[in-house]
Amino acid sequence: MNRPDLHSAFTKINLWKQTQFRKIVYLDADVVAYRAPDELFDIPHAFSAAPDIGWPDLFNTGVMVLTPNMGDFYAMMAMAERGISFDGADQGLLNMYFKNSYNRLSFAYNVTPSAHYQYIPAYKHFQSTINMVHFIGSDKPWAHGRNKFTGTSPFDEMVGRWWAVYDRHYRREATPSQPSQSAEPESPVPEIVQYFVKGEYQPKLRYNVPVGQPRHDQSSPFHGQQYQPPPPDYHHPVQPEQQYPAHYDHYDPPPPPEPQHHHHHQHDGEPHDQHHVPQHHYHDEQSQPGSSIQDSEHPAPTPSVSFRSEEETHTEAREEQAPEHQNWAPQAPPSEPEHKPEPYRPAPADSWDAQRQPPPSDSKPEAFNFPQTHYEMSSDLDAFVPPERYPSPPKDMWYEVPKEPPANPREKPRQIFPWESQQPRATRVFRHQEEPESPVAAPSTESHQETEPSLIESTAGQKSEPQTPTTPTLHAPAPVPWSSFPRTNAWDDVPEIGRYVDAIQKHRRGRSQGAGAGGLPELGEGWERRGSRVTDFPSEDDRPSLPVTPAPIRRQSFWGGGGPGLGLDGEDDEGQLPAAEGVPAQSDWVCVHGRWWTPADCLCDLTNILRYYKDPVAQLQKLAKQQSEALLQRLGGSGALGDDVIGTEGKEIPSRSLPYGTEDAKSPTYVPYSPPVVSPKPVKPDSGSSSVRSILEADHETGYPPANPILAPSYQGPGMTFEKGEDVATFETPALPTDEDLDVLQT
Ligand SMILES: O=c1ccn([C@@H]2O[C@H](COP(=O)(O)OP(=O)(O)O[C@H]3O[C@H](CO)[C@@H](O)[C@H](O)[C@H]3O)[C@@H](O)[C@H]2O)c(=O)[nH]1
Ligand SMILES: [Mn+2]
Repeated sequence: MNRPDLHSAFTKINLWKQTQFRKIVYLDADVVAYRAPDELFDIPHAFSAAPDIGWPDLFNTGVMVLTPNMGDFYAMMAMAERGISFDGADQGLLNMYFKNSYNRLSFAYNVTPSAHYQYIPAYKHFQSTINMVHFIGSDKPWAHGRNKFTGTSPFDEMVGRWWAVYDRHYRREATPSQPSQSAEPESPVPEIVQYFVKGEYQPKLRYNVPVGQPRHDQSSPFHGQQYQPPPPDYHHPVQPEQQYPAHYDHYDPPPPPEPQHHHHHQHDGEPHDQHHVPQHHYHDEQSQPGSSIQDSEHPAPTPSVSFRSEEETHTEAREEQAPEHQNWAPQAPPSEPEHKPEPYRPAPADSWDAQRQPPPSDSKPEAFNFPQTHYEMSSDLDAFVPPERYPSPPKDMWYEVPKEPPANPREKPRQIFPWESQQPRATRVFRHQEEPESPVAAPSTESHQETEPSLIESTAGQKSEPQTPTTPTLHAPAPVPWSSFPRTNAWDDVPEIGRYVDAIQKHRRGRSQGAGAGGLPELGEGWERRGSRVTDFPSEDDRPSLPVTPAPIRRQSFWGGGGPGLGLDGEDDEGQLPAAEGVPAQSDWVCVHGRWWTPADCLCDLTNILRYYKDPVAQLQKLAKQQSEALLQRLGGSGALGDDVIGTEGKEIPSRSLPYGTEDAKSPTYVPYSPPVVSPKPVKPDSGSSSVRSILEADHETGYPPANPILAPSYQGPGMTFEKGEDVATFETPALPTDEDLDVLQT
């Protein structure tokens, strides 16, 4: 606010420390009371104040009713030390501290003058109710003298009330008087008040005490001090370092001026301020030339106190007209006389050459506005006394959890985004969202649960001991007619494509010398290429990407039954979750090589065999044999096929070394892994292509594949991992599901 005079306003915080009082009614020093507001002491609230006229949401801190307590005191001290105040003074701080808890007093307890257009009618209407008037701002009544506001405006009237109070207590007799020798001394008037009231200070007349003599006026702040000439009127231009005459009893007079007899006789047109030495004139309207104790013609030895002649007073008065509203604010120093040697003046800021000149005098310091915090080690030897109470926390800083759940949790949330209106219907439904009329209701799983345990189910904890893996487990409970899968592509018969592919193949063959690196496989002996259908032979990249997340499998909760929302309600609540559209039913998935495959993938492999082997059946038999042998090898068998061997081992745990100490540890979600490749029954050589057909042609009644298909999803053989030139199935230890897989599976 550019009001350095408010530097001590933070001392108002000390009010809260005055706990010897039950209640304090605080008034600013610029408040004049029209009547004694005693009733304020009866306010029960801890803190009351009246609205501020500048911003009525705020309260003005010139009139406050408060209950002292150390908790508020310490809290506000902490804020003050951290510089928390939006106006840099107490009003900003107190408004932040009592923001939500102050009790509003009537404006009649803190009427602040205003020029607002509504103010005058309101003033006229309410003036009889005014309890106290507060002269906010720098226009204090005492800054202007008693003759300044003598009109009839509200402000004039209020200023008049102030002067009435002043005169009752502080007005001095107009005529100089000798110190009373009578038995009843007149009540002394503390002159310090007059000193700060413009036009009221008359030092020399009341106390006829020679300079340098001790004073004996008990009421005077100068009591017992050596009498010193008082400082100039406070409204006199002062140097910045003199602007807070806080220690007026230690006031050091300015250096004595040179004897300046010529000063009062400037009739020669000489500049007034020639040979200017700081002069301090004590303007006394009542003083009569020649009647003062120190005549200007006979200057006192030291210090010199001179009184102005009438003529000079007028001159001075003219000079003083500009600083009409001067208060204690810093003033610019008197302008330098012209003839004085020019002090060095650096270049103005805009043309400053930093390499040659010092910074311009009017430049601001760098980082001028940086906040400054000064820390000091505490030298306080007293033990810390905690405050009686700390400020209560703000009342609205937590989230109130609704006591009642929302009326209908299944209710669709309110639409927020525009596209929600055309939202496609979700096809994957979770247990507790299931709607009876859901078109994607879970297919019944009764049948295949009663038959063999599927590999998937074997991971469900309940059936963690896999049954004898005797048969290929190509469950296909979903009534998907396998024959409906297309085996050709629409573009297979487009001759242009055929020619194009041929050309590419020739080109590649020429380049890669049949290495097959990235190219299409050469069809060597034993292969019959049926046209140039590139799609007959999908490469890894060409194959449609597999859905990677099978539908969630049902598993028993680790905690024994799930809570609501988990969809794991325990044993009785059977039923599979419906799968999303386009994703095969969960029982159709098989895990091979740690990846999940669908029957369609298997079929794709099988189709390849049928297409590219001259004798697919023989090839299938060969593969089956290889796999059997591989399995037997793995089981430690001799390689002979036999039912006695099959099934002795159900668990397949990779022979990987586990970290030390974890050998026996099992995760609660651990599920023994069952190898996907189970022992296929040897295909009878004469069964021929009918066996193959039996795989491919589903039972038309049930939609299921034949109960005992020959071929497992034999991904050990040519298939998804097929590479050209590879016709021997290599056994691969299936890896345990990775953590990521488990995460997916457990969700
Ligand atoms: O050197 C000083 C200056 C101020 N005060 C006290 O502090 C009060 C506030 O100063 P004042 O000049 O009255 O301020 P206002 O012009 O009234 O300014 C407003 O802003 C101030 C700072 O926030 C608040 O203290 C006031 O209540 C509010 O009315 C004064 O009344 C005095 O009681 C001193 O004691 N010594
Ligand atoms: Mn004030």
